[in-house]
Amino acid sequence: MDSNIAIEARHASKIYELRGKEKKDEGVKFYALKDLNFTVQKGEVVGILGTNGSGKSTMSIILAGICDPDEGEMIVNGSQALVAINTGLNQQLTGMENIELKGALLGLSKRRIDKIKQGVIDFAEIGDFLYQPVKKYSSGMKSRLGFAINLCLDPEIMIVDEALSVGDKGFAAKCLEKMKELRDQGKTIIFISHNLKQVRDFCDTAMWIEGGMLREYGDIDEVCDRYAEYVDYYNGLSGKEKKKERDRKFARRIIKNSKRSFLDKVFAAIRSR
Ligand SMILES: Nc1ncnc2c1ncn2[C@@H]1O[C@H](COP(=O)(O)OP(=O)(O)OP(=O)(O)O)[C@@H](O)[C@H]1O
Repeated sequence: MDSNIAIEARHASKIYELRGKEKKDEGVKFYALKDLNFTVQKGEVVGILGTNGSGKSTMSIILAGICDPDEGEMIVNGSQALVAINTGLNQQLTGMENIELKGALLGLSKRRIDKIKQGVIDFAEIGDFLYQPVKKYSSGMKSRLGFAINLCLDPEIMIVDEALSVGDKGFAAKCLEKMKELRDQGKTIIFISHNLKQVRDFCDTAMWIEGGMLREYGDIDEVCDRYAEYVDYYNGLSGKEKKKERDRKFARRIIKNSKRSFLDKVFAAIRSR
């Protein structure tokens, strides 16, 4: 792979299964992500846009190496860290123990782990809560800890999935400042957010994923404008029309299998609306 490339998706797809309504019903397999093809350059700051359920978080966990695509490839060239709400933190362990666990899993030296601990104490500003089990944290505190740990790991590729949407505005602003520093250092950043203004202000390019498929990828303002138009259009629909739009998108993701009678029922249900 070209050394200037940070991420390359080649026909990458992720398949999930939904259970039927009744236990006896067969499940439905569908594409959470379908045939993604794109290249992210090193040092690029990409905003990921898409309405609810479009596949953004699925992409973030694949990029972070938490799971693999079921079809195709997602090649990531560099160390990566994912900051997401609740992801990667063990609820039973304290904040400090979480740092030790993460460090041990990554094979870091005790010295490096101690450095990370100090960094987290300074950045997260959650005081003695670092010695409490994470299950006792508020969502904002979890976000602070998760962000601080991943930041201190100094990854080459930082993936931020809605992590700034919880907690207080002051901390979100501090994280954005820190991310700007990383951007200026030439790190690759993948920024997933429903906050279009933040994405517009912070990113160089935007990727719009809709219904599991890559709809647009390119200039930040152009993609944000078209995404905003789509969101306005969708919000202007009646409740019934919105459901029809969601069903239409979902039907395109279902993996057709003639043996699945439940699937036929799904299609019939969608057609009958
Ligand atoms: N573990 C799972 N098993 C089955 N389906 C899943 C699983 N995780 C996610 N999904 C489904 O996959 C699709 C994509 O989900 P994903 O969380 O990636 O969307 P998203 O764009 O991040 O949504 P949001 O903006 O609401 O957070 C959705 O239909 C979701 O219900």
